Parts: sequence; structure tokens; C-alpha cells
Amino acid sequence: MTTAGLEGVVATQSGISSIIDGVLTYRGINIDELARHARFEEVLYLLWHDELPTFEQLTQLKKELASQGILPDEIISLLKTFPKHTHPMAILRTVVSALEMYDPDAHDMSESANFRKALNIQAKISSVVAAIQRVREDKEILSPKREFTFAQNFLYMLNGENPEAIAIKSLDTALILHADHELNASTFAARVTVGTLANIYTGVVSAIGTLSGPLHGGANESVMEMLEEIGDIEHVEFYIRQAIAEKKKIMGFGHRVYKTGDPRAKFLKSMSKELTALKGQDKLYEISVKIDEILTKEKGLLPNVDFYSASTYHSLGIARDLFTPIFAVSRTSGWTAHILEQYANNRLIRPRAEYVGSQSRSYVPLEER
Ligand SMILES: CC(=O)SCCNC(=O)CCNC(=O)[C@H](O)C(C)(C)COP(=O)(O)OP(=O)(O)OC[C@H]1O[C@@H](n2cnc3c(N)ncnc32)[C@H](O)[C@@H]1OP(=O)(O)O
Ligand SMILES: O=C([O-])CC(=O)C(=O)O
Repeated sequence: MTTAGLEGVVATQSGISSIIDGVLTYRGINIDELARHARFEEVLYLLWHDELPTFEQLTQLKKELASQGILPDEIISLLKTFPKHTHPMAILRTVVSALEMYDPDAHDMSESANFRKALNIQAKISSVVAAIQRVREDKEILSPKREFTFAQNFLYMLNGENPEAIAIKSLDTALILHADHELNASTFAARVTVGTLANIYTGVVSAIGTLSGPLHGGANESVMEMLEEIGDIEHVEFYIRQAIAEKKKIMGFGHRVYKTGDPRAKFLKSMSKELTALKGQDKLYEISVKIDEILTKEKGLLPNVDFYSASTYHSLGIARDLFTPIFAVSRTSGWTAHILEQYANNRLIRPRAEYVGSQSRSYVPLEER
């Protein structure tokens, strides 16, 4: 028996995040508590080490993220070679692959080397995403500052100025909310890849490619496209009813696992409300809420993590095609935690396929076809 899309199939055991009765936890801690009280670096440490960091451990991690976040000159030169219209997810996938070539530990598969590589990727991926924007604006590439937090550094490297407190807090919360999510498609891809004992860079590259699709992380960019296409609250009703009639998938709604709502969406909704109001972009929030109301009423479809993240990121002044790369910056914490967990107890992941093709055919020579 096969199950389309492996729905409901339990493919591995994991101690990293759980989704039980619609409640999401990281290492046993409810995401609601982490979103309200933690900082992204604490969540990163928690995902990697199964413990919240002490003050000293957190300080050390912050220091290492800033120092490892400096990109090699070769990587900056490489970033400048891509055509300007290249999608940032394609650049990110390519550059993370290239990072392996500048890591002397790339093929050391010891546990300590794998932790070092996880840190290297997590630190640099944020700098790469910011640098993608700086390169296309012909601006100087900036490095993280030691005194800044991870979220603060990302916004600083992106915009070249010390970000406002509300922007730092909002991005930090968004990073926490996107950090891990059990066996989602990109994490599964990462685990399958490293299950062959391919290295951690290769696992993250697989994951980035998998995240980019609009049924997964790419949905946040598609949501923004839709909001821009709708343009006005007056157009929502017509647009959504037509999409329903044409049986189109509406981006940012529905979920394979959550049927009674995505617990992350409420935080993004309230950030979207606050930030759009602050930036005079209330219209975007109002359009989003109207879409949400119609889909809930007409189809019982609820927003997932990607829906309100679109208006949240937009009101932070972030370009639409950087939304999914930012998701990747956050999810690198979960991917690398899962990769380390996979290495710790590895067995090749190799399921079977039920054969439904032609049977008992013979080879026909070329001249007889
Ligand atoms: C971070 C993340 O990855 S979160 C997900 C991001 N992706 C999106 O937002 C894309 C839009 N959503 C979807 O395509 C889906 O809901 C997915 C991919 C998230 C989940 O897919 P599945 O679990 O395979 O659900 P499936 O696509 O079978 O949907 C079940 C039913 O709900 C409908 N449905 C589900 N999502 C949507 C949607 N967004 N818009 C319209 N109808 C939908 C389907 O058409 C289907 O209806 P049917 O039974 O009448 O054919
Ligand atoms: O779990 C999933 O299928 C998709 C998702 O919400 C995520 O990756 O955050």
C-alpha cells in the first residue's frame, strides 16, 4: 500500500520538535513560550544541544556567530558573478554549496567537526542573504558586529544601519517561529541526503532547494505576489471567489499536519498588524485579514506560517524575493540539528516504490520502431 505524499507515515524518530494535537514544541518547550520569551540564539542552542544555554554559553555562541559570519573574499567575489536577475534562493543554494570549498573541515565527519560546520553554515547563511541584496544594489558588503544579536546583525548587514528595536524584536520572533518543524519536506530532504553520509553542506543545499517550492517555504513570496495583485480591499472578494471557483491553491493557507490552525500564525498576524500600522501599510493587513475571513468561512482553510509572514517582512522593508531566503536562515538551525541527529544514529534512508509501470515487454530493435 502506498500513501500519496507519505501522509501520516512515520518515517523516523526525532527528539527535536514535536507536533501533537496542534501544539508545536522545540525540545519539549511550547513554541508559544519561546516566541514570547526567548531570543533566536537561545533557540538555536536549544535545538543543537537539547538544553537552553547558560549566560556564558549564550555569550560564547553570540561571539562565534559574529566571528564566523564574516564571508571569505572568494565568496563575495562569487556573489558578484551571478546575473542580477537570479532568484536569491538559487544564489543561496549555490553559495552554501561553495562554502564547503573554503572549509578545511568539510570532509571531517567527527561529531565536533560537524558541530563546527553547523555553526559555520548558520553564521554565514545570514551574511550571504544580506550580501545578495547589497550586491544587487551595488553597495558595500558588511560583516556582523560582535555586540549585535543575530537578528540585529542580519538587518544591519542588509540595510547598513542600526535597526529599530521593534524591527529586531519582530525578526527575532519570526526566526524563532520558523526554526524547526518536525519532518517537513526540506528537513526530510536534508536527512535523506546525509543518510548517505554526504556532508552537512550537501544536506543543507538539498534542504534549501526543497524549501524553495511554493508548496513549502516559497509560499511566503507567492503570498506577497497575491497581496500586490489584489492591491485593494475592494478586490479581495472577487479575487478569492474566482480562485475558489477555479480550484486554485491559495498560497499561505492549508497544512499537511495542522487541521485546526498553525500555532505560529497568530504571532505573525499580530506582528503584521503592529508593523503595517507603524509603517502606514494598514491596507496590506486589512487585505490579508479579509482573505483569511473568506477562506475560513467558505473553505475551512486556515492560514499557515507563511501567510502573515509576507506582510510582516514587507513592512520591515524586506524585498519580496528575500522572504524565502530568510526562512532558510532560520530553518538552518532545524536542518542542522536534524542532520546532527541523523549522523548520531544513521541508517541509509531508502524506502521502496510500488511498481505500476508496463510489464513483460521485449526490446524492439531501433530499425523496427
Ligand atoms: C512552511 C510551509 O511549508 S507551510 C505550507 C506552505 N504552502 C502553502 O501555503 C501552499 C498552499 N497550500 C497547499 O498547497 C497545501 O495546503 C499544502 C501543500 C500546504 C498541504 O498539502 P496537502 O496536505 O497535500 O493537502 P491537499 O493539497 O491534498 O489539500 C487537501 C484539500 O484542501 C484543499 N486545499 C488545501 N490547501 C489549499 C489552499 N491553499 N487553497 C485552496 N485549497 C486548498 C485542496 O485543494 C484539497 O481539496 P480537495 O480534497 O477538494 O481536492
Ligand atoms: O511542516 C510542514 O509540512 C511545513 C511547515 O509548516 C514548515 O516546514 O514549517
